[in-house]
Amino acid sequence: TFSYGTAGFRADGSTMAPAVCRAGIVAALRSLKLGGAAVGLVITASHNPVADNGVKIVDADGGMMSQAWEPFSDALANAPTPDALLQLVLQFAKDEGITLGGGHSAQVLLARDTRPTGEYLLHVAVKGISTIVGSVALDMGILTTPQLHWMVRNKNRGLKASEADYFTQIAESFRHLLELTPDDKGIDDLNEKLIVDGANGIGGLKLEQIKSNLARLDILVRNSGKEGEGILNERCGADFVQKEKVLPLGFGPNDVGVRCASFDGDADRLVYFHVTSPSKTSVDLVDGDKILSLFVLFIREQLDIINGEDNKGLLPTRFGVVQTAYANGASTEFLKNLGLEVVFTSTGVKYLHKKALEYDIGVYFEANGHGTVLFNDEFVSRLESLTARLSEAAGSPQHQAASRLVAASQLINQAVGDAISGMLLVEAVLQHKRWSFQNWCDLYTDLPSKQLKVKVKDRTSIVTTDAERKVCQPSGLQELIDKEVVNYSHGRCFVRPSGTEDVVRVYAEASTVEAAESLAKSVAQHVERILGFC
Ligand SMILES: CC(=O)N[C@H]1[C@@H](OP(=O)(O)O)O[C@H](CO)[C@@H](O)[C@@H]1O
Ligand SMILES: [Mg+2]
Repeated sequence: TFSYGTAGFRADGSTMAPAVCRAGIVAALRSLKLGGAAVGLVITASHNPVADNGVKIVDADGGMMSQAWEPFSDALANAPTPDALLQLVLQFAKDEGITLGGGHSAQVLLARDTRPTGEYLLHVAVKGISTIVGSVALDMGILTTPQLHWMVRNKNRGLKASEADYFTQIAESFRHLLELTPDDKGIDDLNEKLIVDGANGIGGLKLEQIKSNLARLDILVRNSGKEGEGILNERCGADFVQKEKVLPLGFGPNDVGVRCASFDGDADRLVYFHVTSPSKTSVDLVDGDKILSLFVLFIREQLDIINGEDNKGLLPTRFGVVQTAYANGASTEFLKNLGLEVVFTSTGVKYLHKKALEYDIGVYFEANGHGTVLFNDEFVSRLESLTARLSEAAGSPQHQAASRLVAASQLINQAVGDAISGMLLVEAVLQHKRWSFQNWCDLYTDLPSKQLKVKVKDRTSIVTTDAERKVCQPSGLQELIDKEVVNYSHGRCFVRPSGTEDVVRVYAEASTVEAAESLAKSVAQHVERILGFC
């Protein structure tokens, strides 16, 4: 049974064809529903093993497909016979007021990552799309997932939308941000050096293509995705580094002291790390929470220059931060101490992104490194006219700060989290602040945490509330969790059913590693007992 879940349909690549074909039908219908606007379809299974594959639909605004269409997508993917499939499509088209065979023609942009089953599955998707009469499928080639999101968004806004345009935009806005670095004295060789773990996926290949156009950065790509260098996501990539907190393959003692970054297989996640000592394989990790905190400090600094600290100046701004329950408690405390509005949503980018859109500037990140900074359209218009007005005083602190925000809004992907553009914003901010990796790492100290997975008979019998931080069903479980938590200093613990695996996830935090482990274990035992271990 296929379920659209948090990240589209995913399974062993050799079993994906029916779901991919049907996702093609959904994508074409979605385009028709939106008056023929371009939508996207990407063949990827992100950080999953190389044998897996998946399919995800990109909505016309460049974001994730509307959640309202997920039940239909599930039903279609699981339709048992061709006739059942046809009936589902006809009924859905009727309910949604979609005219088949008239008016608009559907437009679907397709892309895939580097997986061996990708090419075949892309053809299957095209077949699905072409069942909807008059639809047009445009194969954009092998791309990172965020590149496709960016293209869909730009195309529907009448903006340049090719891959070359994407590269030009990020390289130019990056250069522009660097030119706006205060007292620009250049940087030393060590700080120019950056080693990127490309997870043997598409992100490394794209970075190789663009790196010579990136000013003041000396980038070395490892696990680059080139033939023979290694297997996709195997002991490398952002998911591996964040979860295991050890060096990815290809990194070692010679890298001590150098700033390193890691992408996942389709380059929509980013984490940073440092090799701590020549004799250890453990790393100092900078996860999504700390990337978010760095961006927040930078944006806040620019807003304070423009508005003064009371936010009553030239550009009053609603600035908000969105996290999930997995955000390290130390990061949330750090952000709240800055006086920021921090809100929580359920796990999954589709929830975070939607919430972040409610602000003039909304920053969201999952701890695993997926996130971005969203600048609201109306705010960007205000910002651009302010920058134009201030240009009479070009070079003034306010003009420079406004120009930095304009450049940041052009650099960081507005459609979805993007490892390449996110990494360039990190690099620009570190140079702006003249910060080393260590300065960044020292922003706050992560509370020790532990995650466990519990296999139970039916994970859906857990129902949560309060952005998944409290259990409301089965009754009594939350009380048991609360009773455990009070025994631990800085204790925090929650459980939720995973949206991508058949497990219940347990997350615990406490003031020591041992305490976090013990809290997670006790709560996992309650979950097993109440839900039935399987
Ligand atoms: C704890 C964790 O990392 N959960 C991940 C994981 O979701 P689960 O619903 O927890 O399985 O996959 C999602 C899709 O990639 C990602 O958005 C999310 O952050
Ligand atoms: Mg990914």
